[in-house]
Amino acid sequence: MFMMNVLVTGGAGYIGSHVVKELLKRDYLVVTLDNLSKGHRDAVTGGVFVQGDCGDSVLVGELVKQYRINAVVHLAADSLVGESMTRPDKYCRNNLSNGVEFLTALVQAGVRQFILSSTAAVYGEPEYTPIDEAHTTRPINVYGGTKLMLEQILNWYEQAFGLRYVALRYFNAAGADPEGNIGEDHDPETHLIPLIMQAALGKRDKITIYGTDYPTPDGTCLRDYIHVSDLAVAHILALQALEAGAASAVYNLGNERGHSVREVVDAVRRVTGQDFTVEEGPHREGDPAVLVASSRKIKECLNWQPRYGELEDIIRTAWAWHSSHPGGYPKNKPGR
Ligand SMILES: NC(=O)c1ccc[n+]([C@@H]2O[C@H](COP(=O)([O-])OP(=O)(O)OC[C@H]3O[C@@H](n4cnc5c(N)ncnc54)[C@H](O)[C@@H]3O)[C@@H](O)[C@H]2O)c1
Ligand SMILES: O=c1ccn([C@@H]2O[C@H](COP(=O)(O)OP(=O)(O)O[C@H]3O[C@H](CO)[C@@H](O)[C@H](O)[C@H]3O)[C@@H](O)[C@H]2O)c(=O)[nH]1
Repeated sequence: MFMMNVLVTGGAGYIGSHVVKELLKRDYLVVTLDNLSKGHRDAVTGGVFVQGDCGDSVLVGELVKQYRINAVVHLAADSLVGESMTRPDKYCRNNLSNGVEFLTALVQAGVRQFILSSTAAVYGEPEYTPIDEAHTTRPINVYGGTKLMLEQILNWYEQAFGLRYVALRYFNAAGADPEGNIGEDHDPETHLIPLIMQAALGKRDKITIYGTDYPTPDGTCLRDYIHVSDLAVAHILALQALEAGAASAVYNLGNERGHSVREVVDAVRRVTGQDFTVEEGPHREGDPAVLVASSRKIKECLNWQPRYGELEDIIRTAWAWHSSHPGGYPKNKPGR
């Protein structure tokens, strides 16, 4: 079978490193392009690694030519909801300006197959739950706004240049590769599960719940946690669909169940057997109360089936990574 050569931006990041690993398992030729602003060289387990920016159109054009790239997975982005509300400039520049430069360089170099890491944050406050892809998109944070705009730009690029795409709207990625060699390591860490892991490891003195008066059963936000390896497999299915000539599409990716912040805290206590201090704090700006996916469309169209449907199983893999790598990856060294 003809195998695609795939350029993965952000492949040294949390989700990207899991996508790269799944691609390598299936013998794709993989070129990772990451500026290491957040990622880790040691998270890239094989293929070609290039340290650079996806907004560098000359570099992108050269890579497409040199490695005969025919498909792209674009994960490179800034992606923190809270930060996006205070630094809209940063999010517009990296997610939008760099994203458009990147797309333009790709179509000029002849690439016509594209997968975008999009997000549940494109929906805003849900009008109904679970959220399907037909739900209105009214983002309430800058981050979600930039991803939605990029989706819309893809639509225009399809009409003008014939670029076929799949936008994968992930809900909350969590967990780590079950083999235990890659996992989540952000600095600073802002995500709920790794922060609780740090508290369980005694690396932080407490965890703060952002808001306890949301209109949810226990007053804390509900999120739909999806295992990062299940997410990674969805990218393979999307690539295969594009390869087979499928039309552009948008898919949600979640486990179709909402877990409150308190439930996540309790589940980590059960899985790790560790206790830690939990305090209650104010809302974090830009946080919707509830985000729960319907993933029916991707199950039906691409035959995607999650392996890790239970929150505790997801947390178990996260704990295996964090407890075996309490300092995360080795620090990036210049010139590597
Ligand atoms: N983590 C989640 O729960 C979640 C949910 C929905 C969507 N997403 C999306 O998935 C993608 C990956 O998220 P993640 O959690 O792995 O984040 P991450 O920060 O771990 O990974 C992003 C990677 O992109 C790199 N990068 C950033 N800007 C770049 C640029 N201009 N050029 C080259 N490399 C650049 C960073 O160095 C990093 O390695 C993002 O697009 C994010 O918006 C994540
Ligand atoms: O110290 C903390 C950190 C988080 N939370 C809450 O925990 C939930 C999950 O937060 P977090 O892990 O930061 O993820 P989200 O802000 O939901 O965002 C993630 O999930 C979104 C999709 O749902 C993606 O778009 C984002 O990129 C990704 O970071 C939210 O309700 C937060 O308010 C706390 O209560 N205390």
